[in-house]
Amino acid sequence: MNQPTGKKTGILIVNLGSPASPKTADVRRFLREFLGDPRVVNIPRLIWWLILNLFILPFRPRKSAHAYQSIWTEQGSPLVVFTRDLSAKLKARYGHEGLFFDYAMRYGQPKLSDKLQAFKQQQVDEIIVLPLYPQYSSTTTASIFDVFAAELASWRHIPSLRFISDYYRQPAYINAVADSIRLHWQNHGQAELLLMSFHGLPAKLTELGDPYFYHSQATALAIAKALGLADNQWQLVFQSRFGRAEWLQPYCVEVLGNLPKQGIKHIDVVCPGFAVDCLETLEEIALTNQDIFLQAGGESYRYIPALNDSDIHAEVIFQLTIPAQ
Ligand SMILES: C=CC1=C(C)c2cc3[nH]c(cc4nc(cc5[nH]c(cc1n2)c(C)c5CCC(=O)O)C(CCC(=O)O)=C4C)c(C)c3C=C
Ligand SMILES: [Fe+2]
Ligand SMILES: [Fe+2]
Repeated sequence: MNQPTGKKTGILIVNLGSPASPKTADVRRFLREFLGDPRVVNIPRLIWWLILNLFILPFRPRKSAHAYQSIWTEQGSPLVVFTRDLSAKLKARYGHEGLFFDYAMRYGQPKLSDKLQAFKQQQVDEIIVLPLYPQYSSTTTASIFDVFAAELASWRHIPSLRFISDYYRQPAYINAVADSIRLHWQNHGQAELLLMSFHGLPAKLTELGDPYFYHSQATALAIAKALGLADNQWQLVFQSRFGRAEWLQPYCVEVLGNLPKQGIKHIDVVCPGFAVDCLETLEEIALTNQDIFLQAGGESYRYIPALNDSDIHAEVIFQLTIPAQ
């Protein structure tokens, strides 16, 4: 393993972030920051500013706050708590006087810039940033890069840097997800179909060069292959459509509504694009979409959790970020 050499490395895992609380005012503050990011919604600023302030921020926060309330825990938002606990596990297992682990959020708290400042105080020689998005997207990964670069722009002494832009091809990640699915099958049995659901994106981003669609396809194929699944035993879908534009297809909710008509009534659902469980998996996939499937005539629907703060996830991340000697 990595022995102390006098060199200091700081490893920062970064996730999307959550509102400070599931109250409407905090959700509004969060959505303003998130949806105001030009990486997330890339249309002319003035037009978007009007749409956001007139049609979205007066209404959406109340609806989203209800959704957040249904998954909020005593410790806070699942996304933040799992990310924090994963970081604590990395620190406990792999940290030493030359290797620091910490976590930050792109929106909300804790801030990426504060954590980079802390590494500066510790006089690290190298900073490794791992966005917790296995598949690269301009809307997520690049947005983290923007904040990372903006913070460093004011530093006099830039240390060595590594920004990990994706990890969907890494065998450690693919095998960890495949193992978690196999374990679920050992405990609960294997359903007729494994649905692999990824967060969606506006479809036009693919034409503009965002590789997320291909990264998602490659991930689903690799997991299906690792599990030895035949083509009719799994399907890839995209969830969480936002707004009226065309998003990546097939849409999760449409597929869920059609499967029972095609005679498929028992499904397992996994979300390999989410490193930790969050609103989009715990509320949308595990609650809302389960209802859609059962209402359409489905009989059993099981959500397979994300890797979260498991030992295996910490090991995957350590392998991805292991610093050069
Ligand atoms: C234009 C809108 C959005 C794009 C593009 C988008 C891409 C995208 N998002 C994730 C991961 C997450 N998104 C989450 C919540 C969330 N996403 C959007 C909109 C877009 N996402 C909204 C408005 C929200 C907030 C909730 C709501 O009002 O519906 C989350 C969960 C955060 C949490 O606190 O739990 C995650 C994670 C990815 C990976 C992605 C592109 C690949
Ligand atoms: Fe999202
Ligand atoms: Fe959603």
